[in-house]
Amino acid sequence: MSSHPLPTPAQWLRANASRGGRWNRVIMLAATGSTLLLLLQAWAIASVVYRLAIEHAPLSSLTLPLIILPVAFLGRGALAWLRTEAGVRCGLAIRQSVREDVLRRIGERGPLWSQRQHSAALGNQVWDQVDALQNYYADYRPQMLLCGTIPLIILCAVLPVSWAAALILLITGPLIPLNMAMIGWGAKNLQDQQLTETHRMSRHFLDTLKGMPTLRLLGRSHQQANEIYAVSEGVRQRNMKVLRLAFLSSSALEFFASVSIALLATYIGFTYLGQFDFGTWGKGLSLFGGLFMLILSPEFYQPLRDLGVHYHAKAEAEAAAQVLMPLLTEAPPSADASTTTTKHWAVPDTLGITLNHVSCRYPGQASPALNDVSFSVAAGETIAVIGPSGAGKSTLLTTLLGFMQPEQGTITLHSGERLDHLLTSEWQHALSWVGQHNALIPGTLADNLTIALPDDQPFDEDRLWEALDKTDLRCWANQLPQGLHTRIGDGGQPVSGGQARRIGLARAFLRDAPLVLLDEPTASLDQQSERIVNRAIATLSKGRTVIMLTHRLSLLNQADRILLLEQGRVRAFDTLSALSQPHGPLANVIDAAHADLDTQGEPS
Ligand SMILES: Nc1ncnc2c1ncn2[C@@H]1O[C@H](COP(=O)(O)OP(=O)(O)OP(=O)(O)O)[C@@H](O)[C@H]1O
Repeated sequence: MSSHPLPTPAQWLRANASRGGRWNRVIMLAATGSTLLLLLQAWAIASVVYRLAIEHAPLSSLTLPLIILPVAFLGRGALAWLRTEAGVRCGLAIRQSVREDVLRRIGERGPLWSQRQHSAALGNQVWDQVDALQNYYADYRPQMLLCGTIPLIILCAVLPVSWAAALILLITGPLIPLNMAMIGWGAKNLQDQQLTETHRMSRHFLDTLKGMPTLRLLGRSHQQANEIYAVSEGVRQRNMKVLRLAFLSSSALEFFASVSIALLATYIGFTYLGQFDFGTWGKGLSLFGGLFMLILSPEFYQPLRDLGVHYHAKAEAEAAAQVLMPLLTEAPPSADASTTTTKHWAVPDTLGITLNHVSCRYPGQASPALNDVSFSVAAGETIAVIGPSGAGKSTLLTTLLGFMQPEQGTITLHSGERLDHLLTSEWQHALSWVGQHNALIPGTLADNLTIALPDDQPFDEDRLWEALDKTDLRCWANQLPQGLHTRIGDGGQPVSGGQARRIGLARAFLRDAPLVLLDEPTASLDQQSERIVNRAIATLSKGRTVIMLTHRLSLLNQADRILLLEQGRVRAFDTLSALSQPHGPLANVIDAAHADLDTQGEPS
């Protein structure tokens, strides 16, 4: 668990800029090159005008500035393109890298954690929030860096001509970022409100979409349409407020920049009129010098004005960083605390496991979710884990899956290894996991089965059919238009909840791991599907160690022993008949479980 305080969003965004790699340097080089070409361009224009107007020089003597002019013009165009392109690629590289991290962190937290998250919120983190970083890295951050370099280069070019003009630039320049910062403070609040409202709308919309059949049946779809209208109206109003402020801030920026340029022009004009006689190092101001400075002055303020244009990208990225940071910077409870003393652990054929005074705590929680839990499961034994909601059942499974490390106690295999001495990835080779919602990957039935096979095992159609036999899926698979090679799930043949559950079990057969972990494998199935799944579990448990969370009586009957958890502690660990003894300390709990199973069969 990390004890470091979370960085601020701005710090986090800065720290992640290095993910853009060489594109950051390309942006800086292109912008600096463009500024140097601008100096050349200003020099060429001022020279041409001065020599034609004052010295009446023939055109033939102006070859150099006349060549430099179009070259500088085209060069600046090319460098502007390069800068934009590098900005986009920099943003893309950073987004890709952050997105990979987000997905890795979600993976590290395990399937039980993901199931508890709101799918809209997870999707929003993976896509929308990461995408919101694009404009910050592509536009705002490069612009921020250029605000430091371009005005400085221009200032250095103006200073030898007139220190007074350089002073005007130096004093008026900071007015623009100052004004921006003042507006930015107000904008941040509005942006935060707008983002919260947008997230609320996306969650609300997804929930309504999911519940649409139920709402239609209850005749409530009309009411929901009104609610969606109200939520989107809230988003519209917030958007308009942010836009109003954005327009106001850009007008204010233009105003300050125009006033500053006018100030410089006034100084130059009065110097020409002889009213001012200072600030030119005693040399006076030539037409060349005045023109040179006037051409450069808008460019002095331009980076600061552009920064104002991109200011909303900063607010957007900081709000996104606030959502992403907890996931990316807090160590997941699953952090691999392995001391990895065992290299290339060979998965054993059978596996017994002992938990010795194990306590697990979620980050930031006062009380542990598992508290001094000790029990031992023999190789080949089937254990059912029961307990009221919040008892720690899922936490136990998450810990056994290797997605959470105990803060105290040890988990030891009967072959002698300690779990924290194994690499999590190696330990997970010894496991099969079947949850309530088995994810179907986009692809064929065969694709969906073979993902369970270890990497070194070749595709073997007979093995797939064998697994389908054991889960009573052969008939269904035979009826599919292209059999095993039929696309299933999204965009393919529909798969019922029961079939998806059996595909999960077929994967467990194919994986052939010695330890099988099941999370409510029969929850929300009809009786027929439940019978089929129970049969498959009975076959699966032969020769394997099975630990399953369940409240179904039929599955409790299949278990050798039952582990009853309460408030993170082991309350009892015995056979069903022993626990069900009348007057026994757990008789009431078991009776309640019986009633629960027989009536609704839903997990607590
Ligand atoms: N991600 C989490 N962060 C903080 N606390 C958590 C988290 N997940 C679970 N908890 C807490 O840990 C304790 C054990 O939760 P757990 O999910 O293991 O219980 P459970 O027996 O599986 O409950 P249920 O049957 O309702 O799923 C509870 O007090 C719960 O609030």
